[in-house]
Amino acid sequence: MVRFSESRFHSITMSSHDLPASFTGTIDLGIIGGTGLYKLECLKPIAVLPAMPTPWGTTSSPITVSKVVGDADEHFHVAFIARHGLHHQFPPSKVPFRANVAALKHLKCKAVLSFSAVGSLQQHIKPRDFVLPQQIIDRTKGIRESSFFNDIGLVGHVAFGEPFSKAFAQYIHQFAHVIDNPEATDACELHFDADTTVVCMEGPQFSTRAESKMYRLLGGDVINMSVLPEAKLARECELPYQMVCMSTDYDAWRDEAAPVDVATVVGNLTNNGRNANALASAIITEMANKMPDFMLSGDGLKGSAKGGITTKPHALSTTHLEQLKFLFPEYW
Ligand SMILES: CSC[C@H]1O[C@H](OP(=O)(O)O)[C@H](O)[C@@H]1O
Ligand SMILES: Nc1ncnc2[nH]cnc12
Repeated sequence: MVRFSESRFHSITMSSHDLPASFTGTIDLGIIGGTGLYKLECLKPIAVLPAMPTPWGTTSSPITVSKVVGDADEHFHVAFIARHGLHHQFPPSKVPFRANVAALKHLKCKAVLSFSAVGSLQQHIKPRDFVLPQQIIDRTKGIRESSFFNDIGLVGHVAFGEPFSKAFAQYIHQFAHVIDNPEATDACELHFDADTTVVCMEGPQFSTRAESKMYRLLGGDVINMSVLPEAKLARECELPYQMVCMSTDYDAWRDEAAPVDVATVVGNLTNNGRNANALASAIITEMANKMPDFMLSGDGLKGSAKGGITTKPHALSTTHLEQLKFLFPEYW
């Protein structure tokens, strides 16, 4: 049996970047970068952990551990994973979501900030605007493993009525002014309210016009292929989670315009990447200055997964106990 003990992550070898391949300090924030976002300029890498094996497979990329540029104390650390791999080799249905989230939890991140390129389902959300969704509509097709607790012998149910961290979204929203679109007269906006909804489709093909119109009728504001199961898994790990959605296109609902294609998405990635860097820099610099309450307190999620596991403790197998220990050494 493969064992996932601490020691296998702590051997001192050097990575291909001449940075240590292990890290023994504390990690505060986990970041999952999406399409077009493979690193952040405000981070100064200090270690590159090779793609991490977990009980649910291996992460989609090495995990870059960084300090924050300009943080004199150098005490705040960030772990960064590229969702689709460093070469964008994992299509949305095949991203090892469980390994990615499990690794960030195992590293003891206190929250996860995720970035995603999305289509807009609303006229007022322009390409290049950013959105902090607070709700999700699931249009994936059941082919993604979406739980850590869904085996015969390990049953768990966690609340998901409010799938994102409102406190985290509010924290991010204070930096709305840093995003910008120099090529347009209309200001770039960071949209955020309690009902803002992201639709998660399976892909990899984009939606038909009929589907796109249906998502608008359902209340969708933006659409991507990545927020699920990522958000569910973060919740199962008791990790405060917020996705920053970066609009790249108007999807397919506008009859007068051509439906979305990759060229349209790519055309907006440069500006979105610049804004993601500006926003992340503002957020992380402030976090390093003073850790926000939702990270210190756990945002009301502490104990929720433990309480949600309904299988009797004496009935848990060694394998399931090992999996639980990987995520929650404090409980099991
Ligand atoms: C290249 S457009 C479709 C692709 O972009 C988004 O990826 P990510 O969320 O990782 O930025 C979307 O979810 C799709 O996977
Ligand atoms: N229109 C769209 N549909 C799904 N995922 C997307 N990512 C970026 N644009 C998208």
